[in-house]
This record gives sequence, structure tokens and C-alpha cells, in this order.
Amino acid sequence: MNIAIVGYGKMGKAIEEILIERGHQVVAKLNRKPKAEDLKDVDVAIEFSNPEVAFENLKVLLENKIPTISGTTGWLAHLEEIKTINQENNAAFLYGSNFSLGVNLFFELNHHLAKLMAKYPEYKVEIEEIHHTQKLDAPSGTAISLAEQIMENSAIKNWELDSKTSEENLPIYAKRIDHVPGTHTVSYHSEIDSIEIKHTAHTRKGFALGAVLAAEWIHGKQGFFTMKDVLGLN
Ligand SMILES: NC(=O)C1=CN([C@@H]2O[C@H](COP(=O)(O)OP(=O)(O)OC[C@H]3O[C@@H](n4cnc5c(N)ncnc54)[C@H](OP(=O)(O)O)[C@@H]3O)[C@@H](O)[C@H]2O)C=CC1
Ligand SMILES: O=C(O)C1=N[C@H](C(=O)O)C[C@H](O)C1
Repeated sequence: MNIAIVGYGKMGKAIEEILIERGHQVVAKLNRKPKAEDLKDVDVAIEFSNPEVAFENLKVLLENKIPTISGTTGWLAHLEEIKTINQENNAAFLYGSNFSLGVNLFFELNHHLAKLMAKYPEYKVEIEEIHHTQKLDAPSGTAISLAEQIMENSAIKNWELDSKTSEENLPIYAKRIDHVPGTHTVSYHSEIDSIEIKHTAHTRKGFALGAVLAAEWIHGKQGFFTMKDVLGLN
């Protein structure tokens, strides 16, 4: 397939390597908002830019009816608007806060554990995420997805970054350490013991491979999708 990479940074470059390994052609590599003329021969766009610009990029891609995969985090206040634009243009859009197979399996585990733990209020839950120091957003998109899965399965209504202003909220602790690709831990603590699940990414390769598999999967489809659709986890 002919692929446009929108956001040719750390992830864009990792994605390019996998695309070439899998026999695809990279026909555009953009570190700016795409224009209609960039998209003439494009089968699928893969967008990994930054929280400030993602919405504008996605709008152009979907208005030009380009099936689009987005992994950019920190722009989700606009998600409903993007879903509407996608629908109005009969286009195809897939968003994932994390494209790695391991994290998507970890999401299933988190969901199951949250359901189980909801019956035991003596355990208090918290999330920790660790990423490299260049990351612009906090908490990570993955930590927000983990928090949402816990809230869907418990009485907790809100998550909160770093400090605890309310005992009722789910705390997310965000740490920034040089070169860490992404580590997420969900832990439940009682006076007696603790239960912990943890995912550690060793490289960005898993995120990049997942994004390419999603691009291959979405070609020829219409609608809004997630990695659950790609991996058959629905
Ligand atoms: N969902 C997932 O699985 C994963 C998601 N991510 C997310 O992906 C995003 C990118 O991460 P990463 O590659 O590490 O970040 P980088 O900062 O390495 O790359 C971002 C790139 O976007 C470019 N850019 C700036 N403005 C625009 C624009 N208007 N349009 C298109 N591109 C632009 C930057 O160019 P310049 O340097 O010239 O400004 C840079 O090359 C982040 O939001 C991150 O959280 C990361 C890993 C996995
Ligand atoms: O910025 C990153 O690097 C990552 N971002 C994603 C997130 O915010 O969850 C996914 C991964 O953890 C790496």
C-alpha cells in the first residue's frame, strides 16, 4: 500500500522501518499539516504528531477521505468532533492510545482485574506511568485508557494526576526518566497486601508494528475503530 506518515519523529521513523519490511511504499513523510495535494496517491495515513496539531491534521485527512490511523495522545477532547467528521465523509478512522499487542492484552487483564476488585473496597487502586523526558503530555494516553477501564468497572468516578485532592479519585502518577519507551503499572493496596500488574515496553517496535497492522486492516473499511477490532478482542 501507499502510506503517508504524518509526524515523522521517533514513532514516524520506527513505523517507516516496519512499513518497508512489510513491502509498503512510504509516499509522504510530513512534519506539517497535510494538504490535499500530498494525499493524491495515498491508501492510508498514519498520524503520530503532537497533542497541539493532531486535530487539524486528522480533519484534513478525513475530509480528503483518507483511511487514517492515529496514535497521537493528548488531543482526545476533540474525539467526538473527529468521529462526526469521519462519519460525514464516510471515511475510516482508528484511534489507539497504545498500539502494542502487549498493552492491548494488558488492557484486557486490567478490565478483568478491575471487575474482580470492585467487590473489595479495602483495596485502593492507583496507576503509575513512566516515559522518556521528551514526552509532551501527562498522564500518558495509555494511563488514561487504563483509568477509564477501571472506572467503567468500579464506583470510582474520576482520575487525578499526581496529587490526591480527593480520596474518591483514582490517582495517576506520571514519572519522566530518560529513554524509557513506556512502563505502566496498576496496583491495588490494602493494609494487608498489594496486587500489581505491569507492562514494560522495551522498545518502540511494538507500537510501530501495531500501527502498521492497523493500517493494513483498515484499508477498504468505513467507520470508527479501535485496536480491539484489529485484534478481534471485541
Ligand atoms: N499510540 C501509541 O501506541 C503511541 C503513541 N505515541 C504518541 O505519538 C505522538 C508522537 O510521538 P513521538 O514520535 O515520540 O514524538 P516526536 O516528538 O518524536 O515526533 C513528533 C513529530 O511530529 C512533527 N510535527 C510537528 N508539527 C507537526 C504537524 N503540524 N503535523 C505533523 N507533524 C508535526 C514533529 O516535527 P518537528 O520535530 O519538526 O516539530 C516531530 O517530527 C505523541 O503524542 C506520543 O504520545 C507514541 C508512542 C506510541
Ligand atoms: O509518548 C510516548 O512515547 C508514548 N505514548 C503513548 C501514551 O501516551 O500512552 C504510548 C506509549 O506509552 C508511548
